[in-house]
Amino acid sequence: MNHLPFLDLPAILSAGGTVRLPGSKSLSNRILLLAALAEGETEVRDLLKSDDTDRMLEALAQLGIRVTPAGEGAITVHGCGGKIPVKEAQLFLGNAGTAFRPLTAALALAGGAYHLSGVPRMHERPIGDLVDALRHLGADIECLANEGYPPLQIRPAALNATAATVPVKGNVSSQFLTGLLMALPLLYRTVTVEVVGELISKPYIEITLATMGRFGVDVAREGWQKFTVQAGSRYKSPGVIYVEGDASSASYFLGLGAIAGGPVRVEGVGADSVQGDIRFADALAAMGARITMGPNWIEAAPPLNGSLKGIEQDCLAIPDAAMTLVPVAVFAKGLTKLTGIASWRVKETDRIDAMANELRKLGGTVETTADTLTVYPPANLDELHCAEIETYDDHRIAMCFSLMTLATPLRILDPGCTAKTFPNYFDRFAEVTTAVPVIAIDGPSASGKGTVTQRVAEALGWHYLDSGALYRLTALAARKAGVDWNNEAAVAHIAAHLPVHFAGGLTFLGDEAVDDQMRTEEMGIGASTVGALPAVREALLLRQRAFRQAPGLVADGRDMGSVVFPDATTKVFLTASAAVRAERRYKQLMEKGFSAKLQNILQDLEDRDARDAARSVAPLRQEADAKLLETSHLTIVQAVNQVLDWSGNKAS
Ligand SMILES: Nc1ncnc2c1ncn2[C@@H]1O[C@H](COP(=O)(O)OP(=O)(O)OP(=O)(O)O)[C@@H](O)[C@H]1O
Ligand SMILES: Nc1ccn([C@@H]2O[C@H](COP(=O)(O)O)[C@@H](O)[C@H]2O)c(=O)n1
Repeated sequence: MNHLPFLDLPAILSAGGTVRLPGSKSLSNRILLLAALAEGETEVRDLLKSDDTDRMLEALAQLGIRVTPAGEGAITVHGCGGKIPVKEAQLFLGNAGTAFRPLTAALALAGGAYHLSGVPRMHERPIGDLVDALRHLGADIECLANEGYPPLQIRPAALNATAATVPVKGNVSSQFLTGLLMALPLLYRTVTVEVVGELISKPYIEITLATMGRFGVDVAREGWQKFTVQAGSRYKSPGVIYVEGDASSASYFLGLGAIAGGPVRVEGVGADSVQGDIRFADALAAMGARITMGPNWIEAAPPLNGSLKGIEQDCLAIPDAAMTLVPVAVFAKGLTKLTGIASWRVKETDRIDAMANELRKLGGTVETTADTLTVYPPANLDELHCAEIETYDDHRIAMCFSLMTLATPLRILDPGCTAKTFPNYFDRFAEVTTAVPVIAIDGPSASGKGTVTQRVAEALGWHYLDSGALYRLTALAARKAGVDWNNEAAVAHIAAHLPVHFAGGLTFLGDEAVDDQMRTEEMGIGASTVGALPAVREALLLRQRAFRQAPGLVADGRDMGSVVFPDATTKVFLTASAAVRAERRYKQLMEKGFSAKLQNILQDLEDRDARDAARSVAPLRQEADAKLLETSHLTIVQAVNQVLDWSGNKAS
């Protein structure tokens, strides 16, 4: 999964079931750092295994903190009692804000020389407010490229022994306050942090204070303005500590439960959670979703009557989970306006722009300002269409857009980006969703696939895909453009940009109805020539998958069951003897008023089938999981009934 360039998600019909959540990223990285700074050994259970926790673990290892396996996925962190063993290190922290900010604070007070860097996006994410606060305490920190941004060089410094208070701004990221608070016990004296101006994402500070409390440090606070760490505060191992499930990751499944039938239950977070993002469930409830909660689980289902309704939601307290309201809002009645989301602009990517751009690609209507995003749901979900979703190396964009499959199939680019917090996300997603069913009918030329496929689709009231038409259209468009059928790059470009649409039973290339032109035997040969080119097949893949719309799809071609819809619910290999097929094609051409010679048709069919079967990509063959339908002695009706029977679906 991690290295796939894309993942095509089918449209889904519904969602329901239970998901066990991975550990919380916020808790995992806080616990790892505090366990490292504590006296004694801490056994950490249910730790999140992800890119961001890997960055933290790698950094701790470089700093001389021993971490050993403790069985069943648990680890033991051998704490250093506040004395970081390694005094000089170069740390690469990827795009992990929950590692970068707290480590900056802890290392700035640790008396060593540390170089901290990340991926290019991390170097665009501000850290100036934290650096200023640490400098106020006497830390020596240099911003190596741009003032206020990573990479950073920390040098040993005589810390200001008298500063009793330290100001920090909290309106860009609450991680600055978190980092500062977690580092202050390293000073061994009383220091009060004074928050200047507004503090965003307050629930994350609750997580910080609760986690520090588990490690024996109680922070005295006056509202959200002043936080005092007393002299003598020292981190002590709690012995064993469990990481709660990730409440932000829960949002995708709860959102799914609210829009797609449900109920969907998440296990690992619930009413007893310390994570503020469980309040996402309140936003869903405000939209009309039915939410139920136990101490360690939450369940979501759509309203009993009617649909979700749009809301205006202040997202300051749930910045990460709030992103999931964007796809949910598409399925509500009335607009949804998200406010208080300025912080989205300095996250893994500019999330306001990213969410808006990608939703627009699907046909959605979105308005944005500096700190708001408004979703206008379509009057009809059919207005939404398949597209490629850019994920900007941002796990949450990838996960959010999976919910849009309730309206349309889509392609997620770089799906491995979910590894930041939820490495197996798409597997869990598939487990709780029911994809739109597909009947795949493959076979050689003139076997009757198209006829049978069309009739099965009509009988079921499902969509129909004649994939051969796309190859024929590509060959025709190349011919019209004067491009040689063997020029792979040029033909693939044509295939990727085919201006095709279907209307009134006709096929249009641009403005021209081209049914007769593309149905000639010459274009059959052209189709099989361009169809042997891997880049052309790749270019037509998503276009074919886009046909997979509710309530179902019947698709005919050569590789429907093997490549395009490998998860098809029914796979049929439909054939007939070459002589019978040539006879059928001959009659078909005669009925349309074309002239043809039976012998030539037989020869063309055999040549075409041989070429289709011999090609290296998606060759024509009966796959092991496809049922053979030999129609030489069957009527069309018999063939149709057999397919319906195999599919287990009744004609509507
Ligand atoms: N079982 C059958 N008995 C008699 N005629 C049939 C049968 N199935 C299909 N036909 C006829 O055979 C002709 C060819 O069928 P069709 O165009 O559906 O084949 P195809 O496999 O889709 O061909 P191609 O691969 O070239 O698109 C049509 O005129 C159709 O009516
Ligand atoms: N899935 C498919 C469908 C078709 N082709 C190629 O196109 C040719 C024309 O197809 P018809 O079904 O319209 O006859 C066919 O001979 C194949 O070469 C394909 O490769 N994959």
